[in-house]
Amino acid sequence: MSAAQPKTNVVLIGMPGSGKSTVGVLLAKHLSRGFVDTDLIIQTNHGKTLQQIVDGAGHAALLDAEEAAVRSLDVENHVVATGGSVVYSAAGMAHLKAIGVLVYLATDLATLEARVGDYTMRGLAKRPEQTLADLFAERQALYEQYADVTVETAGLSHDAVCARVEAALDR
Ligand SMILES: Nc1ncnc2c1ncn2[C@@H]1O[C@H](COP(=O)(O)OP(=O)(O)O)[C@@H](O)[C@H]1O
Ligand SMILES: O=C(O)C1=C[C@@H](OP(=O)(O)O)[C@@H](O)[C@H](O)C1
Ligand SMILES: [Mg+2]
Repeated sequence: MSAAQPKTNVVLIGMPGSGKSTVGVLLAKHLSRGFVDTDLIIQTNHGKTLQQIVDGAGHAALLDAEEAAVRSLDVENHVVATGGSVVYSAAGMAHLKAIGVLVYLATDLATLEARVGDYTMRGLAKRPEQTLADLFAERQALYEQYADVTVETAGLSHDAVCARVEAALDR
């Protein structure tokens, strides 16, 4: 893909539980676009769940798989749901920035914990001892750094978040 390609994609970034996958589908329908979830590309590439990749090869292997999946993205007019760990890859983020508008679904920790519940089998890219709170602290600045647009999601339904994203993109 050439670097000159227009930014026709909407790319959702944020913590696990921020709504990238579920709101992303709704947004794609509203905007008449395609939808792709990079977590599913990783699973297709490896024939494994994300948790199986972490259990078998470690969380660094999942980050490598995610970077490869993201860098191979070649879509136009899509909503792209990323995994929460995507912001650890500078190369992956550079590619996403080149092909899309980056929308950060900002969500406070208590809301994330309530939505995600048991995160231990979610295939998170984390060291075994790290909690969701640790990831939140480590990543918040990265999400903010890369975001073109930020939408707060706490207290909003899926549809309301979707509407907020659409409104923010129209500005
Ligand atoms: N705005 C929201 N209000 C209520 N629940 C939500 C909201 N956004 C996401 N969720 C819930 O949180 C969980 C994780 O959502 P998901 O879209 O998979 O997040 P992500 O892809 O960012 O990890 C799901 O159960 C989903 O229904
Ligand atoms: O935040 C993370 O470390 C991850 C979140 C997951 O996606 P969601 O953000 O969609 O839950 C998935 O990409 C991967 O297991 C790593
Ligand atoms: Mg997701």
